[in-house]
Amino acid sequence: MSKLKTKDAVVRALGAMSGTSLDGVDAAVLETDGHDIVGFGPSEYRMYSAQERATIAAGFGQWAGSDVDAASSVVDAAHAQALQGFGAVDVIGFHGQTLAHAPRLQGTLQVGDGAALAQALNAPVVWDFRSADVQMGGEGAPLAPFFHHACARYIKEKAPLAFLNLGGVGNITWVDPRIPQPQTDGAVLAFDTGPANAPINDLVQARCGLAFDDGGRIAAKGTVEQGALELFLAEPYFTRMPPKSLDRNDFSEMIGLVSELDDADAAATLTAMCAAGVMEAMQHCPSPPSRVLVTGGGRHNPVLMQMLSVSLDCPVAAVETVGLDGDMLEAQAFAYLAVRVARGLPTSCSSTTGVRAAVSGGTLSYPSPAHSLS
Ligand SMILES: Nc1ncnc2c1ncn2[C@@H]1O[C@H](COP(=O)(O)OP(=O)(O)OP(=O)(O)O)[C@@H](O)[C@H]1O
Ligand SMILES: CC(=O)N[C@H]1[C@@H]2OC[C@@H](O2)[C@@H](O)[C@@H]1O[C@H](C)C(=O)O
Repeated sequence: MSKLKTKDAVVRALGAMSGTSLDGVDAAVLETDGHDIVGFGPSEYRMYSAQERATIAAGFGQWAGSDVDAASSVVDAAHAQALQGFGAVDVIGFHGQTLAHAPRLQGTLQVGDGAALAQALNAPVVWDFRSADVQMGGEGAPLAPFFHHACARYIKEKAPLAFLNLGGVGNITWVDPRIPQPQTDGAVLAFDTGPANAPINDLVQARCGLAFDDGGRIAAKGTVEQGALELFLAEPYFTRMPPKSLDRNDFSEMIGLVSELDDADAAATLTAMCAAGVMEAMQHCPSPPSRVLVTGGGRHNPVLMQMLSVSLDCPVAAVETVGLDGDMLEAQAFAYLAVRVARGLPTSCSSTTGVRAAVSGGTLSYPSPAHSLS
């Protein structure tokens, strides 16, 4: 039996994530038995070119057709390149790129062909992580929570805490590390908090030609417009009970709420909206977390971090304070989930996605003909 299929054997897994911000591909190695994190390996970031980014972005919000096919080809080629330099790995977790996400309507679409990637890299690839969850009534997102639970155990946390990912969209995982299995009642609660960096990026792109508000410098000069913030918080999404998830552009109209403001006030207000979504999320946590550990690009924005520190009732810090890598946590998560899928272990449960029963979501593709595993 291959090492991958041998229960409890520690394997070398490579995970890859292409997030909603469309900046590029994050890739990272994780050593795990599918339960515990044993060690972290090397990582790489492969940026998308402006042309690649435009091709993928043209597919946003679409479910099929030539734009989707073109986006998929770009995603495949970029991943084949990003993942080739890691040496032998036992399995690859390939998230792909989300183009559209409407779990209760059409479903969820992550482009990228895992079977082709398995062939190109001569390694087993787990992909299409979200569809099975959606088919069983779940949101299909967020999926990092089981990994967050493993992280909490890895850092030997003793009390409930929260991981907050601030990418294009924000998502939070409340974790009780004293409960050993993440699918056990009371171990984990997770959901998307609201828009995070995506509206800020869209604003500064449209107004200043910038990819993002580096260091929160534009927002730092502005004043939050309370009326716009209140209108934003009136969105029913925030009072809806979790589990719940968002598509990148679900709140895209919020830019309209700041359209009359100057650049600095508009950026400050959108940044405050991200923080306010997180504050609203706290009411849904089963108990107050002892601290909030922030991952994703938003932790690099000191204005946002300061707003969070002021509005939350517990310490807020980047995951680096506990020795984790906030730029690679999602890639590591999909390495971890790939091993769980290969071993038939669940990757989501009712308290992370609302799925009817815990599910092991993902397709495992092997290179053909016969491949050799370590
Ligand atoms: N130095 C910085 N200052 C301000 N914002 C930053 C900085 N660095 C990154 N960001 C923000 O973080 C974003 C990238 O975050 P991240 O890589 O976590 O997103 P993602 O993984 O694509 O998204 P998601 O988790 O939603 O899929 C950038 O687009 C930018 O808005
Ligand atoms: C549908 C989809 O791709 N969702 C992403 C997105 O980006 C952040 C947030 O929205 C989260 O729900 C999810 O990604 C992370 C990695 C997750 O599944 O945990």
